[in-house]
Amino acid sequence: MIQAKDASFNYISYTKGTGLTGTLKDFFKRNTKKIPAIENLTFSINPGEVIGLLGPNGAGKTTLIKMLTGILPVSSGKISLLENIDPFKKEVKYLNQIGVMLGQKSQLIWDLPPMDTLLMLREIYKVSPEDFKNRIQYLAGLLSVKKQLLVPVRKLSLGQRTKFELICAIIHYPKILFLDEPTIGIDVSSQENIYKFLKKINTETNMTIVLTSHNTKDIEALAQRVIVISHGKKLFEGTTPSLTSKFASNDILEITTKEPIIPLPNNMTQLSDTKYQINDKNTSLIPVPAKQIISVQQKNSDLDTILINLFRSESDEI
Ligand SMILES: Nc1ncnc2c1ncn2[C@@H]1O[C@H](COP(=O)(O)OP(=O)(O)OP(=O)(O)O)[C@@H](O)[C@H]1O
Repeated sequence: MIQAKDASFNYISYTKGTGLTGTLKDFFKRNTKKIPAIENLTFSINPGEVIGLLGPNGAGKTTLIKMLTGILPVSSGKISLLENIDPFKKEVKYLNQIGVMLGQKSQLIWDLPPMDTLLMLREIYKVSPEDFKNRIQYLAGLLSVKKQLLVPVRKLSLGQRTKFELICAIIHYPKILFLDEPTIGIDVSSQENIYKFLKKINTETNMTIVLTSHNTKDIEALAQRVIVISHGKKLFEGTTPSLTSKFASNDILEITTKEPIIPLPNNMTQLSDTKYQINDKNTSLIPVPAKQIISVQQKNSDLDTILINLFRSESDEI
């Protein structure tokens, strides 16, 4: 359904000479610099899968989404989607089958209500009036934004706008939905609402979902599989539990004490009133008198800690 074979993408940037001589030289011949953003990526995604794309800032996630959606071409290698379609050809039959929500780009028109944008999308995607009506009722109902359908976008909260961006991205019920940072700036209850919504849509329509997020909660709640990239290269591909078991280390101690520890020692993090964490499995490093301790447990690192360590070791190597 989605296949990448040795796919690479290089940005070309221009370096500017200094002074008058530099400017004159640039006028005749500009110096170019190749920035490899994606390097030899190979992976495949099955129909109906929910895939999380993970990576630190600058890893190449947005570039990859842009390549998959046909905004950027491959510099080398191959990307094909659905029935072996090259997304960069931007054929209508392909564009009709994908939905895109890019975190920093809005489809909604600031001074008009979301309904106006949705009506425009109905025309673009040729959704029948009956399907359109049913979908709006259903999707806006699931996301609790029915009452805001006719309110100008500028009067909506960030969470409400994100929910309408999502509805815009799927009003034509695409086969593949690309989401770049879908919960950025969204409160916890709206996040939960969006997770439930996406799970329901994925189950009901078998829509493939490719999502990037720095919020590991998004990944844990939604992704069946993750692809981790760093510096444009693939570090890992597999299920979230397999990522955890491959990279987690039993190096966290959780300590429960009788009373709060004041002042807090440097190597301890407070989790609650009398619960603390030390990022080391060496019990001799616990800086609390034994009579104060109720229990000490060894814990697996969570996904955030695993990713921090993974990305740190990657950048150490470079
Ligand atoms: N238009 C551009 N011109 C030149 N280089 C670019 C351009 N856009 C991105 N890059 C570079 O390509 C690399 C990958 O960037 P990209 O935006 O894909 O990363 P990302 O993983 O989405 O990062 P973030 O999590 O910060 O959004 C970075 O080194 C970035 O500086």
